[in-house]
Amino acid sequence: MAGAHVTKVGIVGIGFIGSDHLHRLTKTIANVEVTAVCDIVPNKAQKVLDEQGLKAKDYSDYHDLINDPNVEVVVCTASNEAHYEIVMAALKAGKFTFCEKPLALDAQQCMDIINEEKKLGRRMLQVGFMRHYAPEYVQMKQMIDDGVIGNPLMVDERHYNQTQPEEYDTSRSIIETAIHEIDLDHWLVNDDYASIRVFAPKQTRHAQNAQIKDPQIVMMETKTGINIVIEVFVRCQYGYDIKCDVIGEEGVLELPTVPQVATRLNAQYSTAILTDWKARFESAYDIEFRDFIGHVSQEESPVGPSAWDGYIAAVTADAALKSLDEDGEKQDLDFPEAPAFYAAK
Ligand SMILES: NC(=O)C1=CN([C@@H]2O[C@H](COP(=O)(O)OP(=O)(O)OC[C@H]3O[C@@H](n4cnc5c(N)ncnc54)[C@H](O)[C@@H]3O)[C@@H](O)[C@H]2O)C=CC1
Ligand SMILES: O=C1[C@@H](O)[C@H](O)[C@@H](O)[C@H](O)[C@H]1O
Repeated sequence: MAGAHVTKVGIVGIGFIGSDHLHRLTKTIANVEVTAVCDIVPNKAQKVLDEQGLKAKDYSDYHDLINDPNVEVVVCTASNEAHYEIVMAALKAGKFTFCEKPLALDAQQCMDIINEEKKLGRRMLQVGFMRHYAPEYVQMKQMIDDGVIGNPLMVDERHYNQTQPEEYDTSRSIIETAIHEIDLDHWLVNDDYASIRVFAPKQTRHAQNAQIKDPQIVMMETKTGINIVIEVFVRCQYGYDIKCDVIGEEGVLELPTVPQVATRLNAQYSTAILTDWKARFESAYDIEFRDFIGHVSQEESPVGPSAWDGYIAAVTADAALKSLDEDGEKQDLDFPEAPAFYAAK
């Protein structure tokens, strides 16, 4: 009997998550070979290969990686501003592509990507909105769908990072951080957004310059009137903290955190708080890649978050940034039906 097909993957952008996905794809996900890597910073990718004890072709230009016949699938984990050009090139080359969120910098770029993907006649792209795979969110959604708490009325969320560097500016809190909730919430409560407003309350002294707005409060209302509030605070200092309560007519669903051993010591009872997304969503990333590779290795279209999901999130994020610019002015939102090309199968 012939062995399972080994899928040949090339990864573009070997920074924090690129290194993490490199490790995942070579050590955790079965039947994958990472045949090539690329980072725009000289020697960065090779250093990570050496640290992880791996061998792969190390390209300095992502075009060469994409055009390598030994790369069947392109994984884009480069910085946000490079996603558009890398994804467009990968699709033009007709390769299955996984792109970390956000799909691109704005809705127009996402629409260009959609048009490029449509030329291929079927879905070839998945976006890294991994929370759809997190067992705790999947369970919450199932309970909402089953009517366990009655109709959802409000969603109360927190997205806190311990710290971010100075270049992590105001817009990144929306397009890189809040984008997770923006993408997730309409799926969770089965409703489209009708409006969004974002404002900056009292600011942290830990922001590296006065232009940075941190924290921010994002408020969304859905077509049926569900109110969603997301506190986005990317320099909270104390840890990585994700909260999601869905308040319904009959009860509340509360997102669990990753269990940590509790310590009773010196008249104190304490549990640790995680400090980054790697450990907090580790199982979600693993399940996400098993699903993505499982499909594309069979030459099937991926079924996870699509370019259309990336587009809906980008339209909402564009409006969020406009609101922030206009001191929290409400921005109305209206979305077209998903094209048949992206309809859930
Ligand atoms: N799904 C999730 O939870 C997470 C998603 N991300 C996303 O992953 C992406 C990368 O984030 P990080 O790893 O934190 O950033 P990073 O800055 O650590 O890594 C990005 C890497 O891309 C490289 N790069 C930039 N332009 C390039 C180009 N044209 N060609 C080749 N390499 C290029 C940079 O040199 C850098 O090494 C971002 O889009 C971010 O939003 C990041 C962390 C978690
Ligand atoms: O996607 C991620 C990062 O890019 C982003 O910078 C963080 O704020 C998020 O918590 C993390 O999940």
